[in-house]
Amino acid sequence: MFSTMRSPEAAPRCVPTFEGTAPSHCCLPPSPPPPPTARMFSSVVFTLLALFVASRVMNYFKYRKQTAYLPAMHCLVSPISALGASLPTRWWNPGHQWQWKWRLTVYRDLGAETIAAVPFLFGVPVIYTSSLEVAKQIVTTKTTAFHKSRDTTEITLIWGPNIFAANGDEWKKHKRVISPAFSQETYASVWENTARVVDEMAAAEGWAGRAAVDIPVVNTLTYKAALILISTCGFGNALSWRTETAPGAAVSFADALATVASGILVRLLVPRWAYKLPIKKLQEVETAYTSLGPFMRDLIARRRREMEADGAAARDDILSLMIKASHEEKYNMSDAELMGNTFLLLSAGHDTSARTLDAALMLLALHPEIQEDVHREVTEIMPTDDDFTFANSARLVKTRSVFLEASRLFPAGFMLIRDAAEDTVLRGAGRGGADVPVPRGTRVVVDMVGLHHNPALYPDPEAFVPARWHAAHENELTMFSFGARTCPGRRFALTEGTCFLARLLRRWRVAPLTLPGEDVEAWRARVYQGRMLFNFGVGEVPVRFEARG
Ligand code: HEM
Repeated sequence: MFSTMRSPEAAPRCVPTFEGTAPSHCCLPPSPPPPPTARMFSSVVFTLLALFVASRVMNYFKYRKQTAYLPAMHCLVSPISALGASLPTRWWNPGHQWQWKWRLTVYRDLGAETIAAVPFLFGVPVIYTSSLEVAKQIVTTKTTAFHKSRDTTEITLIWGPNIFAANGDEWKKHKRVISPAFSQETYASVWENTARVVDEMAAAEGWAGRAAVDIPVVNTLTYKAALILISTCGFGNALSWRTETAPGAAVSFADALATVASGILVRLLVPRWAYKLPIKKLQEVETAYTSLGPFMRDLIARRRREMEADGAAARDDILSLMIKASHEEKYNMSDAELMGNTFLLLSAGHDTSARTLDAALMLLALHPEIQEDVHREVTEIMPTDDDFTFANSARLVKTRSVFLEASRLFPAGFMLIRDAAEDTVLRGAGRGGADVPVPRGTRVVVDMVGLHHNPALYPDPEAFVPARWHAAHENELTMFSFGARTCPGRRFALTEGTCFLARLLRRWRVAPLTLPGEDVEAWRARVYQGRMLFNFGVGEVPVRFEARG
């Protein structure tokens, strides 16, 4: 009845040694060696790992040579890769915020205006420059040495080919079609409509008769104003301050565009199937992307019908010019190009201006003395509504300079990315002014944040000094890029920005909207933060508008 067998629990335990064999005193027989398949598996893994490490080391030296041994930021992942951009900015990973976070240190510490980012693990090396001379060589259209490659313009190509992504003859075609829309008549219309929109905004938001208005996120106002203006003056499609929603659409045009712009990184990184998951942010991005296409198609179709029906063919806004070109042989624009340019110009034409206005309002809130100066200028040059004219606007030098200085500190177009299309040379980009050979295929970037904080170009670069721009010639407005590929919307944005500030500041004083117990310095530390999305700018800016007596 009683078993003489010992239960397994009573058996002496074997403690495996570091090598994995049984100790010598163990009563059990030594464990058998791992089966051949397991041994094979571990040696395959080890060999692969060794090969990977060797390939990375070889790549590293190849990349150093490719970037001409320029002073380098060594990193695990290239900042211009989906992975690198999605990881936070740390000493081991520049991420997509390094241009802002390290704007005052990286070039200084490396002792050069042109540097390289050399990744160990993933991605390709990148040459960055904060030198104006080198930047001009990179973006010039005089040679074909540098071009925009598809992978860096992909995010703008979702709806079709466009001027921003194009190179060579294709770019010239887009430019020829679009350029006539940027005329004095357009700028006059931008001026009148901006003044109207500021007045409409104050009325619709119920500011009349109030001593102060708190705006927790001023960006909501600037985005809306800028979208109305590009839609009205650029596309001949008048939008009202009370947002229009197309019948059956899930979101408004403005919301769809804003979500598309802010969700671009998400869209690049997240696979298509994931949008079916119950994740709010992904669903918002998906809704915005699916709504924007029909919005734009509807805009184009309506204009086509109007142009066929009556004399609207005489209109020369961007959309009408592109539709006219779609019927011509010489500079024919396909339906895909029409959609691509519509998206590009709507986005580039409003997000950039809005982000610059956010920065301008934040900086004015921090600098009451400059604000008073601007107010004086506006009231002297434009004492009444009748004087508030486009013709008089050229004299608002101080007001325009505030917009320009905000754009210098927060340049909306923060990277000009090009690839070397052939073996070439960057003159004077190396140590001691040496030429830097750039092999075909090398990626080079004009770091617009670094360039606009370069103390050799802008002494005391962190200081807000609008007077830097008082006497500036149009060619010196570096925040809009340089040469033939300068931003075509430059004067559009300047007219809009100057008018918006002048119209608002003559009635209202802008001040920081602080949290309970927060002083202006703490407000500055909280709010003065660069944020890179589709474009670059400040994050959310909370302000108070105080009525002037
Ligand atoms: C403060 C406002 C703005 C800033 C700072 C700005 C800046 C820039 C920069 C730096 C570029 C060159 C990008 C590159 O080469 O990679 C650019 C290109 C462009 N911008 Fe602007 N922009 C502004 C407003 C506007 C507006 C209002 C419009 C349209 C109405 C516009 C339309 C464009 C277009 C179509 C391009 C592509 C031009 C080409 O590739 O030839 N921008 N902008």
